[in-house]
Amino acid sequence: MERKERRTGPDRGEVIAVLRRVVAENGSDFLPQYGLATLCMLAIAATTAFSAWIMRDVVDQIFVEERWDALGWICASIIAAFVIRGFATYGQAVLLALVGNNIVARYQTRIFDHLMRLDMAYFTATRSGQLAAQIAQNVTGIRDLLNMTLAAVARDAVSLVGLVVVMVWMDPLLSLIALVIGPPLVYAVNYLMRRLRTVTREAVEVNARLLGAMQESVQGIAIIKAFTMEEVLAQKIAGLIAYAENRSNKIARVSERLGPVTESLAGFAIAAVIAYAGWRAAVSAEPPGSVFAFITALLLAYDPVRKLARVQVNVERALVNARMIYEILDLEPRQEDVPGAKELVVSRGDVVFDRVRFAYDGHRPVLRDVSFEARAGKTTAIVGPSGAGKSTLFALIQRFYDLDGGRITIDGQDIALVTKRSLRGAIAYVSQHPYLFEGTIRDNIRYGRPDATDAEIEEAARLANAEEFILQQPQGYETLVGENGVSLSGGQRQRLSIARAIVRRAPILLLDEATSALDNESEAKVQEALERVMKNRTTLVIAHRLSTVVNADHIVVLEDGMLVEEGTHRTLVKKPHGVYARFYRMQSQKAEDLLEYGAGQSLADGQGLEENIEEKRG
Ligand SMILES: Nc1ncnc2c1ncn2[C@@H]1O[C@H](COP(=O)(O)OP(=O)(O)OP(=O)(O)O)[C@@H](O)[C@H]1O
Repeated sequence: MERKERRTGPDRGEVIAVLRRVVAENGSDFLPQYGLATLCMLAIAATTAFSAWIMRDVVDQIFVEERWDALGWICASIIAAFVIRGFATYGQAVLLALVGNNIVARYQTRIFDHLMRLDMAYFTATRSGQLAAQIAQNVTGIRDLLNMTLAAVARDAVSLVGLVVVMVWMDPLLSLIALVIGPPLVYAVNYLMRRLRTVTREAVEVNARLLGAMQESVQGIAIIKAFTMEEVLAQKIAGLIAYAENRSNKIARVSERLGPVTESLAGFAIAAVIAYAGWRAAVSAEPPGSVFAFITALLLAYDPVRKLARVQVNVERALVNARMIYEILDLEPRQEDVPGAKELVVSRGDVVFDRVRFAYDGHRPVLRDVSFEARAGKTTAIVGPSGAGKSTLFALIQRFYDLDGGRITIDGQDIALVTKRSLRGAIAYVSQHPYLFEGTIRDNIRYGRPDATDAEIEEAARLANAEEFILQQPQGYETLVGENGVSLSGGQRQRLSIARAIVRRAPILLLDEATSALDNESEAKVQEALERVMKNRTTLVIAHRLSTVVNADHIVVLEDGMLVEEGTHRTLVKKPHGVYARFYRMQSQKAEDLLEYGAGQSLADGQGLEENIEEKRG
């Protein structure tokens, strides 16, 4: 399905559709709570209407007829009305808050689950900080939408109807005068709502960009400081801040325009009623109770009218938020399992690329008819210059993207036809930049396989040469790592990620060798750990070290998305004009030169493989 293009403002039909959807997806689960909240709101409406109604008896019976016996029941009923109103207000507020919080939690869960299902293409095209900020801003919109709509209908609209009934009952003619303000008010509200739609969306988007940019700046703080980018970034952020402030001011100015409109219209209505009632009192001898009750009802009606007008505006804003949430929830994951997909069964672990073609954008090919076999239990090294498509091969084996042509099989099973879960369960991936999640060292290793026992985790750490440094940490395996935890060195992180791969017990290993040089001792430990994990597994390694390539069982040379050579080190170096042989000669020469000048072992070991291939091409 094509992803929807962003539009600036929803039209009315769409707005109603979103509202319907929010109600359909949530309303029925909270019927008892909403029912009770509605009862509370009806009680508020009834007691409000009653307090206007009783004014006639207060004036006529107590002040005009001086019936002191009525004083008792009138006062008692006023107290009762206000006490009921107090409890009902409390009840509805608490009920709506509880339901609202639950709705927020439900949407957060839904969004997270959905994000986890979305394909890699979505995440490469989306900025993480911005996404998080947008979700945080919008998710409360859905809660507000339901609560505000309910409050508007059950409390304010019913209160208003009750008060209008009292007004008409007490004095139909005065009611007509007062209700004249209705049409201009409705017109003003509609006008403001239209203006608000676009500006609300802009405000959410700019705030998300701003928060996202701030988060990214914090994440990249080392680079910012190293390149003294502080000022440039501060200027960029200042621009966003100014725009966000401008949008918020615009929202305030537009939505607060409602205040003067409602206040002025109400002033006219009340003044007109008082003027006419005053004139009528002067020319007729009617008891004044009804007029007092009418004026009380009119004054009391002002509050629900004001709230109803405002709720329209606020609902409009909440709808924009809700719509943005649904834009995420409606994104179709592009790589669902095919219907009836089987579990991948790995018996040996042979991985075969068969005329694989792929382009990220559907046009510019990144891999062209790539065919090779990574044999079971053996190590296949993939070499090639930067941008040749090595990482893309890895992404495709894990089915992060679907192929444009050809197929990839594991033990004869097309990976496009098996479940993604079983496919990825058969693969352990050790990345060049090991990622540590917020949590303990033990948790981080356990992400390899959630049901791994503590003993298995410790065994994996030993095999990965990680145990020694883990035990030196303040809380050993329970030491917190990740953003706010203990900082680990590059080599230590790599060994933890190797332990994670060992715990996974997967028959296929994808290894993206680190390009950044570690010190010799750390390098040796990582290397030793890798050799252990590679043993008896089908290993595909994006090789950056000459020793890895030389020792590999099979070498695949990629260039510009094409497989240009393959074989073992022995066969490939024998082809005098071959790409690999030239690269190797150059690499060895370089290593010798470097040794002559006393350069470090890791460089002599073959760092800079890609650069050499690039040189060869040049
Ligand atoms: N997510 C993506 N969307 C679009 N194009 C991409 C994406 N990832 C990589 N590419 C492009 O695909 C080509 C191959 O990239 P790939 O990362 O596979 O190369 P590589 O050989 O692994 O390079 P390196 O060694 O520098 O990591 C490059 O031209 C790159 O610009």
